[in-house]
Amino acid sequence: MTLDADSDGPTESSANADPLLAVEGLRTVFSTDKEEIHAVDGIDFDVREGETLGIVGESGSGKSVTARSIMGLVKSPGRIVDGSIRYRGEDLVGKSEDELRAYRGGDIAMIFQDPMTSLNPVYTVGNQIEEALELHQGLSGSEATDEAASLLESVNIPDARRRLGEYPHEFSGGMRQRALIAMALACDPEVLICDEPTTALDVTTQAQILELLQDVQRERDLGMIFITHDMGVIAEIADRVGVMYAGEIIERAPVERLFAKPKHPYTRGLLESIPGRNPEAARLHTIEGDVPTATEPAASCRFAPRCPKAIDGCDRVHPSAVAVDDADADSAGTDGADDGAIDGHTVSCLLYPEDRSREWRLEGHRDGDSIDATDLEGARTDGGTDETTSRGADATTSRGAGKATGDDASADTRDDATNEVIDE
Ligand SMILES: Nc1ncnc2c1ncn2[C@@H]1O[C@H](COP(=O)(O)OP(=O)(O)OP(=O)(O)O)[C@@H](O)[C@H]1O
Ligand code: NI
Repeated sequence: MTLDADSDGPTESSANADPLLAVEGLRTVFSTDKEEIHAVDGIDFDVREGETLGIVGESGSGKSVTARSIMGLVKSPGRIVDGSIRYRGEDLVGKSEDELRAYRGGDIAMIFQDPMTSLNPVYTVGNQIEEALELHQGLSGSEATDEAASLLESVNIPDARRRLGEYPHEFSGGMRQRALIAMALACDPEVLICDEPTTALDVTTQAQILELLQDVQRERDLGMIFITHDMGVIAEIADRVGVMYAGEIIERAPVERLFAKPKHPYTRGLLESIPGRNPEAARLHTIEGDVPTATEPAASCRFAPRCPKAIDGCDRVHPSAVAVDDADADSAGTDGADDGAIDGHTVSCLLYPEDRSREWRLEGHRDGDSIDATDLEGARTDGGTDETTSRGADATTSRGAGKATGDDASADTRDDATNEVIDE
């Protein structure tokens, strides 16, 4: 659902062709006696070879359920109720457990926050890597052992051959996470999903593991989904970012763009909570309150109760995604190859498009699916522009504006970004 005429136009025309993984309209629900929890509530994204999609959001926003849905690991009382998850064009939703097992760990591998949940304490690390090699690459005997040792070396575990004979508890936390990465690589995956893989580690080890994952990804041209609650980690590792809130992706953009020009009040709040990023704030800024558990279909903005910018209407209209690729003078003409909504910047918030009247926006978002460019023309307001809007979040030209993504912000400009506020 994008508030522009081309929202579901073809992406085939873009230079790097079909995505490895394409998630569309995914909904995953947990049904209990009392209620239905809409853990993942209609999300879209895709991942291409060699790129990292970062998914960021607070606890409870639906990040892990998203990952488990892709892996086919959602168990009763949870189930996928809508949408598709296409791997190289093949929809995984609705496949049998046997069929899914072939993808899981093979084409699509996952690394969890706590390596002990994935490593079996009663087998040696070597046994476990060799088993994966046998299962997914048909290696056995000394061939498997050699390959296991070389995998451990490739994740920078010294004295690899000896350490193959050790048990997981003999490894430190960082070493275990490295072993787990080696195990994932033993499956020779094309997509690697990392769910908070560094959260449990100290800062130095965390940096090393992030670097390792980046190296591994580049070497193998993996499509990576990296899940974290930490915007600092996102800045390190992501190419594109989806910001999740209460089951929805409320903003997405290339990473430089997101840091330079965050649009959603929630994204701005997350960025302000990065220590040292906002020198004027003496204390660490956090957003008051928690992510609500979504127990009803979305009929309003789920962030509204915590939103410093909420307007009349946020409590009764559910926002659609609006394309906000400003055609800024300072960024125009950079990267012409990748047009198309998927590379663009979209935000699901009733404050956008900024150059429309509030009435128009409420109306437009209410039935966002059917809005087209001609409707937009008639509804343009005259006096409503200010500093921020004059750059032109223009929903009518969102496709062409795809060229403005990506390179428009250097690391130096990042620090100013959150000082920019929406002037209502
Ligand atoms: N097995 C389950 N049964 C019922 N509800 C669940 C289950 N698993 C997840 N949920 C609900 O789904 C929502 C999303 O949870 P999820 O674990 O995806 O959040 P998250 O973004 O990964 O959070 P965290 O950062 O804490 O890992 C939450 O409201 C959670 O309570
Ligand atoms: Ni999680």
